[in-house]
Amino acid sequence: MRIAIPNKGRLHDPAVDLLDRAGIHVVDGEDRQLYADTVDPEITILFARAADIPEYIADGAADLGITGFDQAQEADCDVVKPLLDLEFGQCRIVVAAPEEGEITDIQDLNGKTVATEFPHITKKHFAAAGVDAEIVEVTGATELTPHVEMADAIVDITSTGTTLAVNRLAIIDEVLESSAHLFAHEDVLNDRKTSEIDRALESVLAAEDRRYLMLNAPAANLERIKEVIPGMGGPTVMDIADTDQVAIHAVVPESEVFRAVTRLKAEGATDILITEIERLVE
Ligand SMILES: Nc1ncnc2c1ncn2[C@@H]1O[C@H](COP(=O)(O)OP(=O)(O)OP(=O)(O)O)[C@@H](O)[C@H]1O
Ligand SMILES: O=P(O)(O)OC[C@H]1O[C@H](OP(=O)(O)OP(=O)(O)O)[C@H](O)[C@@H]1O
Ligand SMILES: [Mg+2]
Repeated sequence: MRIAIPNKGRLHDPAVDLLDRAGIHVVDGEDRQLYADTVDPEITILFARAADIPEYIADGAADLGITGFDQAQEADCDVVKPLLDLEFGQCRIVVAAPEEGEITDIQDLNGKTVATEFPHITKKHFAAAGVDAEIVEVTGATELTPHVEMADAIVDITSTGTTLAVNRLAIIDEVLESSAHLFAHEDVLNDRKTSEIDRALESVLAAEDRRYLMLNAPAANLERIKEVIPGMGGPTVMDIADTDQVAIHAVVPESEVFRAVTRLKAEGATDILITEIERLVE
């Protein structure tokens, strides 16, 4: 099975890191290579441009791929299906025009020019809004175009908003929200290997925002402690020999750890240990 991942850019490092944490380690990983084997003899990694990955999957050059949801929307290949939101590469595609200019609404762009790296998404969005604008395709530095009279507005990616602000551009409309996803060709959707990979990546994401909590506490307080840490289907409770104490283990959401520890201390808990979880297969 071949998985295409971005060869460079914003999504490269997090994609490699995610596969690694899922146990799909790349072997012989040298810079600037086009493909690599993994520790699993059934899985090969292809390195391609983020924008080309949907096409690689559609053509059958890759079975699975990791790229931005925006790239899949732009490529618009019917046979490429999103399987899993990977929770990195979060950004928005927006329409932006010069601050303090006359264009403050998408309707103002009738008969005007819009520059973008996403012509397909842009065409669709403007058609849905009933606005007839000329679309100029560029391959980068889109934010420059309104300042050199190439375009009246742009459709581009924003995340922190810094690039738009630096180029004195204001958002006038939202087009779509994106994040990196795992995609699959529809022919491999029900393959055993697709499910294995999907589950492995999902287990990393599930573990990311949970913590493993271990503690000792008076057995008499167990019921109240269970209310603090319900765990996943209840905490594991073990008697500690020759004492009135129990050892308790549970998986808790990371966001609740701080509050839980305070309440556990109040219930007489001692030796509280909090550890990260590598993977969590539910
Ligand atoms: N500022 C950002 N914040 C979050 N995600 C982003 C951002 N910019 C791009 N992305 C995501 O990463 C994908 C690839 O963009 P990126 O700029 O990394 O690659 P590229 O333009 O193909 O490569 P390069 O610019 O190196 O030629 C985008 O389609 C989008 O999903
Ligand atoms: O809202 P911000 O946090 O400023 O991010 C937005 C910028 O990030 C991306 O560019 P990137 O840095 O990937 O450079 P590129 O133009 O070379 O792709 C995108 O094309 C925007 O220009
Ligand atoms: Mg880019």
